[in-house]
Amino acid sequence: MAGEYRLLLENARQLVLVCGRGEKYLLRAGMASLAVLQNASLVVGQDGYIKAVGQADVIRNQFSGATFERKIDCTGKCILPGLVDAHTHPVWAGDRVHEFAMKLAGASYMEIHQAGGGIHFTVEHTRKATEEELFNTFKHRLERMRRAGSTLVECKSGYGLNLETELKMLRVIERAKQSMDIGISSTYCGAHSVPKGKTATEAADDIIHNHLPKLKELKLSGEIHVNNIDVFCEKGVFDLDSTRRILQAGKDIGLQINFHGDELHPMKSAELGAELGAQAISHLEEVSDEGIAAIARAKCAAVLLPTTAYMLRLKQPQARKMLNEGVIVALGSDFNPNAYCFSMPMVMHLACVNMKMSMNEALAAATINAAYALGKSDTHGSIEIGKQGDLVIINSSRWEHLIYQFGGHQTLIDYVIVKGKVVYKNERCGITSSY
Ligand SMILES: N=CN[C@@H](CCC(=O)O)C(=O)O
Ligand SMILES: [Zn+2]
Repeated sequence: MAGEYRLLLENARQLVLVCGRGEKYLLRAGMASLAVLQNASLVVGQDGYIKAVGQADVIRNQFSGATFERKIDCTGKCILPGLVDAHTHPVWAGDRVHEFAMKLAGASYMEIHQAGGGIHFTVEHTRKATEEELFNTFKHRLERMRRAGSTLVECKSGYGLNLETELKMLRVIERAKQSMDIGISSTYCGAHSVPKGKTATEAADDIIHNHLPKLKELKLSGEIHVNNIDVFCEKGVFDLDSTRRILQAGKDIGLQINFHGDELHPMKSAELGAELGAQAISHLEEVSDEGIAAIARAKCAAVLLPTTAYMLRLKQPQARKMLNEGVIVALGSDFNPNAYCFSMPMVMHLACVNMKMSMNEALAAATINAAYALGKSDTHGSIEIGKQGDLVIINSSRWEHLIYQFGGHQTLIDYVIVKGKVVYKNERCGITSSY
């Protein structure tokens, strides 16, 4: 085949498709056995989309007359889809390392929150920060996520709470969307906490009558395009009724519902999400049996966050029960000042060890199912013709090393590719080694 293409990846030992029949998500049986090719090659077109994937000799013959902007020899290596991080809070100022010390000494998340720390501490610092400062730290964080293999990331606002700062955060996210080679799904999370001096009902009214109409206006003028709406539905934060009102109002202006629920207390958040047609609910450490059945029926993804349970020493989300009952299980890093982790390979490892998922299940949860949680599994989350050329190449002959080597991704990952463009190349790339 003649023609000009952006990228040829040749002769990988393993090429992990994850799935190959246009599946929008995988359930337990599909997650158990992923589609993997041996000795395979892949072609990405000038438009950044995958044009061919298959056996190395077949691709070689098929594209013998073609030219490529770039070729990478993947002999002895593995190619995986770019990882999808379905839950992050990456725009903020002021770290909380002092609170990490308090938690290690026995303070709980809610004790710190109720004493005015936690989210309130970050809100105070984020309100004071300039847009430029927030953009620069955000950019750096996205680069670190990309180096760990993430090519599509959900990014929340939520450390402003007032309209002015929420918009400042959303502008920062929009700027990264426009200027950086990484996929971003943006989430308005103005109901992340009840601002000081307001009740939950007053805060919900402010969001419904002031924040959401402004977001609608900015969408129409093309200034800010938000994808999802989020609420922290939790005892002492937003109750079920305020959560319902905010999420419904967000849905009415075209946002996908994707919210925090059943984290520290059982709130019937999962039942509410199923009722409202939520695309995804995160956390679910305290979900009820009825809630699990409801989200399975509603095809609402459960975004599980192993770093939260680990960091806060909470009970683990019941991943096995959810999988057995037909829930679409996805994973996210929950990167935020409380859980400072950028790495989806480490998240997958924690999901395997602490939540008893298999490595196949963890990879499906961090690719196709995480893409589904963001409403993007048509274009992301697997290696299939017609999908975006978002890829990770690791220097190992078995893909499972990406999960097995806890914290080893920095050495293992050779290349991260977004739309067929190399966005990260490991310095040690080219030096063959066996680890
Ligand atoms: N639980 C609510 N939100 C975050 C934590 C945010 C923070 O503590 O700053 C979470 O998902 O873990
Ligand atoms: Zn969160």
